[in-house]
Amino acid sequence: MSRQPFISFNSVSKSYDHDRWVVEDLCLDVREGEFLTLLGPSGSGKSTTLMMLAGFEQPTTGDILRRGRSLHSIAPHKRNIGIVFQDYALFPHMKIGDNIGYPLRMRGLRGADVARKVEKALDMVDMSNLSSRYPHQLSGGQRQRVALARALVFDPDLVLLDEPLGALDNQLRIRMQAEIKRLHAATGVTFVAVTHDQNEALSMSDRIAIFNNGRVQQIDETRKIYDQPATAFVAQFIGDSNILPAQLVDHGAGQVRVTVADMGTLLATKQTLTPEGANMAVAIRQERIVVSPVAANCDNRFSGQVSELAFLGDQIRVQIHIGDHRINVRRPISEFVEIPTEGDWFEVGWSPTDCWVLPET
Ligand SMILES: Nc1ncnc2c1ncn2[C@@H]1O[C@H](COP(=O)(O)OP(=O)(O)OP(=O)(O)O)[C@@H](O)[C@H]1O
Repeated sequence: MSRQPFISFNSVSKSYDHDRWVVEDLCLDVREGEFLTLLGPSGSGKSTTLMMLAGFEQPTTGDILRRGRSLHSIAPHKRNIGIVFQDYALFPHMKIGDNIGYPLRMRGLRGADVARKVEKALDMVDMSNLSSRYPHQLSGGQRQRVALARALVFDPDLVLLDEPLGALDNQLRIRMQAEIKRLHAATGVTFVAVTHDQNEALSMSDRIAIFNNGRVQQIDETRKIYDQPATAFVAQFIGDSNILPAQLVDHGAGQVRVTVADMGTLLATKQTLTPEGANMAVAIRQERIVVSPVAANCDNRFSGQVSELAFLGDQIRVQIHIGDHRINVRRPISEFVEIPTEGDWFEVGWSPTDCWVLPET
C-alpha cells in the first residue's frame, strides 16, 4: 500500500484581501477512508479549508496534494469529490431522482446506467419511494438525505460536508449524525466535514482537527482530543472546561504543583511539554469536579459561594465563586445530598489527574 497520505495540505495559507491570513501555514494530512472533522469557532477558517480542497478557492501560498500530486490545476468538477452543503443546494425544478442523477449526466452517463445508480443511491439513504417528488415536497431531513445521495452517487473518493446538519432541529440532527456515520462505514469513502458543533464532531468522526484563528491547534483521534487536549483552547472548546491562569511551582514530568491566584496551590497533571516561562493554564472539566461530601476526600478541594444554579434534566450545573474565579461544576442530581441555593457556601473538589497544565493558547 502507498505510504503517501491520501490528501496533504502542505503549508497552505489563504488570504482573501492580501492583508489578513484566514488560514495560516496549514499542514494537515487526511487518511484514506477516515472521517475527519474540522471543528472550531465561527470565522476560524474551516470552510475556507474545505473550499480549497473542493477547488472553489485557491491557496494563496502552499499546495494541496492528492496521493502526492498537486490539485492546483485540477478544476473542481474533475476532482471526483462529492459535496454536501448546509442549504442542500438541490435544484428546485428537478424531481429527486433527477437531482441525484445530475452528477451522473454531467459525467456523460445516460439511460439505464443513470437509473440503476440513482436507484441504488436512493436505496442507500432509504428514500426509494420518494424519487418522483420535488425538493419542496420533502422535510429538511429528507432533503439532506437527497443531498447525501447526490454526493455519493458517482462513486467519489472523497465527500466534503459543510455544516451538513446546521439547518436541522436538535432531534433530527442526532438521527442524521448516526445516518451519516452509517453511510461513511457502508461506503468506505473518505469524509471531511466542517462544523462548529462539538457533539456532532465527537459523535461522527474518527479524528478531529481543532481550528482557531486560521491555525490548527490539535489534530487527533476523537477520544484523545477529549482526554488529552493539547492546549487550554482545545480543553475549553471540547467538553466545557474551567480554565484558570496558573504558574508552575514544581517542574518535571507527571504530577506537578501549580499556584493559581486566589486559590493557592493545586496538584495537577502535565499533559504536554510546556516550555518554561510560557503562559500556562490549568483546565478542569466541569463533569470531573465532585461535590460535597465526596469532595472532602479530594487532594484539590475548595469552598466558594454559589452564584448560579441550572437544572439540566438529570444533572445540575452549579457555578461557584472562588476569589475572582467562577468555577462551573456539572454533576448528576443523585450526587447532591442537599441542593444548594444561590449565596450558599459549597465545597467542590477534583483529582490531580483531572486537572491539566496546558499552554494557554
Ligand atoms: N469569499 C470571502 N471573501 C472574503 N472574506 C472571506 C470569504 N470567505 C470567508 N471570508 C472570511 O474568512 C474568515 C474565515 O471564514 P471561514 O468561513 O473559512 O470560517 P469558518 O470557520 O468556516 O466560519 P463559519 O463556521 O462561520 O462558517 C472569516 O473572517 C470570513 O469573514
